[in-house]
Parts: sequence; structure tokens; C-alpha cells
Amino acid sequence: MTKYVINGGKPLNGEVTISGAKNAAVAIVPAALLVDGPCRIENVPKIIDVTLQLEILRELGVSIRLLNASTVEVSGDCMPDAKIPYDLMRKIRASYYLIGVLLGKYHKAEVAMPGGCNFGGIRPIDQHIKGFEAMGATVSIREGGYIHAEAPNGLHGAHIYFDVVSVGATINIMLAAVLAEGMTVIENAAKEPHIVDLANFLNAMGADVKGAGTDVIKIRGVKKLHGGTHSIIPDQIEAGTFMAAVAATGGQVLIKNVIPKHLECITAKLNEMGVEITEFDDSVLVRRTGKLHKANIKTLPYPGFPTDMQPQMTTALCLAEGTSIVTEGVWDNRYRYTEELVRMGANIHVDGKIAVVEGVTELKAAPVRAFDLRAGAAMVIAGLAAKGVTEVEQVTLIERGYENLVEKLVGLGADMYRSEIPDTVSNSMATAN
Ligand SMILES: CC(=O)N[C@H]1[C@@H](OP(=O)(O)OP(=O)(O)OC[C@H]2O[C@@H](n3ccc(=O)[nH]c3=O)[C@H](O)[C@@H]2O)O[C@H](CO)[C@@H](O)[C@@H]1O
Ligand SMILES: C=C(OP(=O)(O)O)C(=O)O
Repeated sequence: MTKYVINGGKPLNGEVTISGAKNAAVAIVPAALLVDGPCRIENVPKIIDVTLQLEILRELGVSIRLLNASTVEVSGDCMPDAKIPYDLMRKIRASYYLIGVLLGKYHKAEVAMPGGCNFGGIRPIDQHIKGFEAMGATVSIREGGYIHAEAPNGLHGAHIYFDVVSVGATINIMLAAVLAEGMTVIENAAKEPHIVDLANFLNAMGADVKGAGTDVIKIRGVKKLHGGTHSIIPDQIEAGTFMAAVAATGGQVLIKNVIPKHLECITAKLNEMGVEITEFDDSVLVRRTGKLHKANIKTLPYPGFPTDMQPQMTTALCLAEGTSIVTEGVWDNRYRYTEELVRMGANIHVDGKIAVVEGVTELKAAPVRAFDLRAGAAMVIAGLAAKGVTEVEQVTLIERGYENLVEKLVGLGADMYRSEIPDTVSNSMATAN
């Protein structure tokens, strides 16, 4: 069992450098398989989801060289028929990008259903399937939870109108379309920064993708892609998490290696809450000295407020004066973590997609669990703000998406450490209890 032990109640001060974006890296790493020749990918975050994505590529026989701590070189050749272990695929969401990649390059794919954060219900892939079918593939779900997709005559361009704005479906269709015959048009596409980063990567390798970052993306298929170099954008959500942490604890932190434009929706909300933010070219200075004010938040697809920042901001709002209303506009159920905040003295009532947060003057330290990646980040923020010792369990879920979180927070003055109790010891403790 691995946990974080946090002796909270101290402000954060200093400088922190943001790593490459998880949700861009987990798309760009498999996208490298579309390329003939080696691709050098820089600013790759050292997080569990990327490690797993690289392991999946190794299962496909791909050669991967780690050139330094944050640069990998991926060769485009693979054994498309190799069976990737189910257990590996279902550990992360982004494993399903292998469908778009393998279907696009080899015209067939058989991969296990993906995993990822559990928001209490299914995470559908109907829009992905609709897109692949429109491009000429047949898709079926087979025994053992495997998705089988094939297009014996190759994929052709298509006009696809998504019923919902989906990051995953937009990426999967972009991956499938770059080598397809003719033009694919995606309408009602997602506009997140990682969609633009993927398009920039693909274009740097010789693809013809236009309109990424708007809700209409046009992809003209090309015969082949060539190798090259690409640097992954900074992680909007990691930066936002540090911003929310400073809001909750107070203090002053310079957050470096960010694209301030990607943070605007978070910056605007924190300003409303009384947090001062100064933007520089590639950094933001976040400062909170006074009280926090209430704010209402509604999560929406980009450029709206990101759902992946909802738990962290709700945690900061627990300490704001007055009543704040949070509305989750993307997922049906992303409030499970609020039970843990209530155990720390927060006053939150959840009704469906709405959480009503009555501010309290302090949170109290308690043992808590990370229910998922961002829920875990919220627990860390709560632990940093609460006086006393908070222990956060199940932190490997947090490490799916945050590089060196403990080291970065300790560098800002947090009093915390990562405690690893070998499984045999923790199992015998559980039995004794
Ligand atoms: C690896 C990755 O990038 N994960 C992110 C990605 O997840 P992911 O790509 O899974 O999320 P989507 O954007 O696809 O989901 C958005 C909404 O669309 C619905 N939907 C999605 C696909 C589909 O075929 N049918 C359908 O109805 C989902 O249930 C959800 O309500 O975007 C989410 C929304 O910003 C983020 O929370 C995740 O961090
Ligand atoms: C929900 C998230 O990730 P995933 O889609 O990979 O589970 C997240 O990054 O907050």
C-alpha cells in the first residue's frame, strides 16, 4: 500500500515546473505508430499512464528508446496482430487510441475495452464506433471484452457529426483518418489543447489536418507519414491543480512551463475567488493572501471550465466564504470524492450533477482515499490545507497523471512524504484489523 502522509496547514511558496500534458502524451505516443521511421517525442511526462502506453507499444513489438528523462524515440514498425494483454489495456483510458491507429495503418484492430477513471457509470464509446463505421470499418464487441474493427478495403474519408463533444472520439477518428483515402470532416469536434497538440504532431510528420481547435476538423488522407520531432505541450490540469492548491493553502507560487492561454478559464475563476494571478509568457504567478470568496463553476468542454479541475476547485471552495454551486456538465457522476471531504469537515450537499458547497473556516486532517486521479489530487489539496496529519491512500491512481507530485510540493514547502508499505505487511495489518 502506498500513501501520502501530509502534515498540512502551511502555505505554499516558491517555484514549480509543469510537466508535459498527460492527455496529449497518451495520444501522441501511440500516434507515432502511424509514422514510417522514428519519431522523437520530447517533454513526455513520467507518469503511470505513459509508462503503460509505452508497455502496450512494446507488446506490439515496437522499438522504444528513452533518449533522456523526458524524451522517447518510437519506431513506426509493429506486429499489429500481437494480442495486448487485457489487464494492460484496461488500466488506462487512452489504450483505445490503438483502435484508430491500427485500423488507420493496418486496416484491422483487436484490442480490449479500455479502463481509466471510474465515474460511477459506463464511459461509452458509441461515437468512436459511429465514426469508424462511417469510414468503412465494421466494428463488433467480441468475447472477453475485445473490440474488433476491420476495413479489408481500407478506410475512406467521411463526414462525421458527433452527437456529443468527445475528446476520445475526436482523437480516435483523427488517428484513423490521416492515412485514409480522401477527406474526413469531423463536426462538433472537441477543441481541447491536446487535440491541437495531436494535430500539430501529425502535421509535423506529414499529415494534412486543418481546423484543430475549432469544432470542424478536416483531415485529408496522405499516403504515408515520415519521422520527425515533436515536443508535448505543458499539462493544463497539472498547472491548474497547483493553482487550486495555492488558493486553498495561501502563499505565492510561480508556476513555470505553462501556456497561460490554456489556463484562462481557471485563472478567471480563481480571480473571482480573490486569488491574484499575474500572467507572463510561459509562467503564471499565483498569490493568495486574503480570504477566499465563493464562486459558481460549471464544467464544460474546452474552452469551458475543465471537468478534470472540478474536484480540485471544489476543494478550494470548501474554504471560501459563502455558498458556491458547482455543476458537473461533462460526466454523470464525478462527486464521489466529496464524501471524503465531508469527513474532513467540509459542508457539501450533492444532488445529481450539482454540488452545493457551504464554506467552512477550516478542514480537519483525516485518513482519506483517492477514488480516482483528480479526486486524489483534491485529497492532496485538502490535506495541504488542513491542520494536522492527513493520510491519502490509493495514491497510485494520482500517479497515473502527476509527475513527481510529492517532490514538487515539498519544493514549495509542503511537509509531506510518500510512504510505501510492502503488500505483505499491509495485508497482514488488514487481517489483524
Ligand atoms: C485520456 C483523456 O484524454 N481523458 C480525458 C477525456 O476522456 P474521454 O475522451 O473519455 O471523454 P469524452 O470527451 O469522450 O467524454 C465526454 C462526454 O461524452 C460522453 N461520450 C463520450 C464518448 C462516446 O462515444 N459517447 C459519449 O456519450 C461521455 O460519457 C462524457 O459524458 O476527456 C474527458 C473530458 O474532458 C476528461 O475528463 C478525460 O480526462
Ligand atoms: C479522467 C481522467 O483521465 P482518464 O480519461 O485517462 O481516465 C483525467 O485525466 O482526469
